[in-house]
Amino acid sequence: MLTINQLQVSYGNQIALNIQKSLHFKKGDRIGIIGANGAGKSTLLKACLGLIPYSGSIDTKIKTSDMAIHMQENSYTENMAIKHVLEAILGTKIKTNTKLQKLIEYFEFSPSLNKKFKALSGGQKQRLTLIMVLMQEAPITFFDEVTTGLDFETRSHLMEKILNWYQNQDSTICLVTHYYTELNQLANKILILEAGEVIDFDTKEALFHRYCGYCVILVEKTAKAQKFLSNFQQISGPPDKLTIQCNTMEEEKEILLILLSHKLNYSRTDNDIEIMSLNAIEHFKKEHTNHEKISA
Ligand SMILES: Nc1ncnc2c1ncn2[C@@H]1O[C@H](COP(=O)(O)OP(=O)(O)OP(=O)(O)O)[C@@H](O)[C@H]1O
Repeated sequence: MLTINQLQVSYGNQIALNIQKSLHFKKGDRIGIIGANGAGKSTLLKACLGLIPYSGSIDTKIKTSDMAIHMQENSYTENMAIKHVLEAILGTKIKTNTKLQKLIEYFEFSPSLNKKFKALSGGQKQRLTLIMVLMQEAPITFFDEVTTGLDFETRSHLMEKILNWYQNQDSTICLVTHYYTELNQLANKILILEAGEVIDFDTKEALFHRYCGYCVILVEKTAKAQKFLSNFQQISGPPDKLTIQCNTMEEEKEILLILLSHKLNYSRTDNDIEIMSLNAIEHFKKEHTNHEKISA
């Protein structure tokens, strides 16, 4: 439904995005877009929406005016009651629009309708924009850090609402977030960006398998653990843990036997996106350095 090729975006002399690979977003994909501050995530979204000039191509049959976006910051007129803002922007009346009524009810937004924008909490402001975004029923919707700055409970509640809303729909979603729990909840594919380049793009499972193997075991970093696990492959992970990559179930069993017999506490994961992306970026940097050495 959307294919990106050789995409480059510059701001003045700075290249903010340089995508050499071909990226294909399919109908129904739930794509999590991750990367450090300044990696180019918002720039990619803006290019897809035709909001900034770029070179290369973004091929899609969807008109940019039919795409939906929910940005982190959205400002509306401060002095009108929210119900009038909603009606004016959507060009409809709440009283007569059952779809809008359903969304207001779904997001428990009725108590906010008579308030002015400046009187809304962060979570209420995001729900207001969500209602308008979901009214669009767009074939592709971009969410750009919509939960940043909200407390944990509000964030989880909002994500759960988004997740449930889209559960039986085949529209495509691109979610930019710094919260790994949200990616676990919503994304089936992950696009990792770093300094404007694509580190990788694939399903969560394929990426984990590529950079972390069959599973990962995390053990408290003690001299005892280091001694017994020194023969196994260590990868990047939390600074206070030994992060061991198991490449097969047999290897996992072997490690578990050691951990159990020496009473070492551990946890196991086969889907941790943070550990996966950390190792994906390291792998990419190593390949780059090797490539530069060979070319020199
Ligand atoms: N309008 C602009 N003018 C000049 N430089 C810009 C502009 N917008 C973004 N940049 C630069 O382009 C790079 C990518 O920015 P972008 O906002 O896409 O990153 P991001 O991954 O979304 O970051 P964050 O997680 O902080 O939101 C950054 O170095 C940023 O400073």
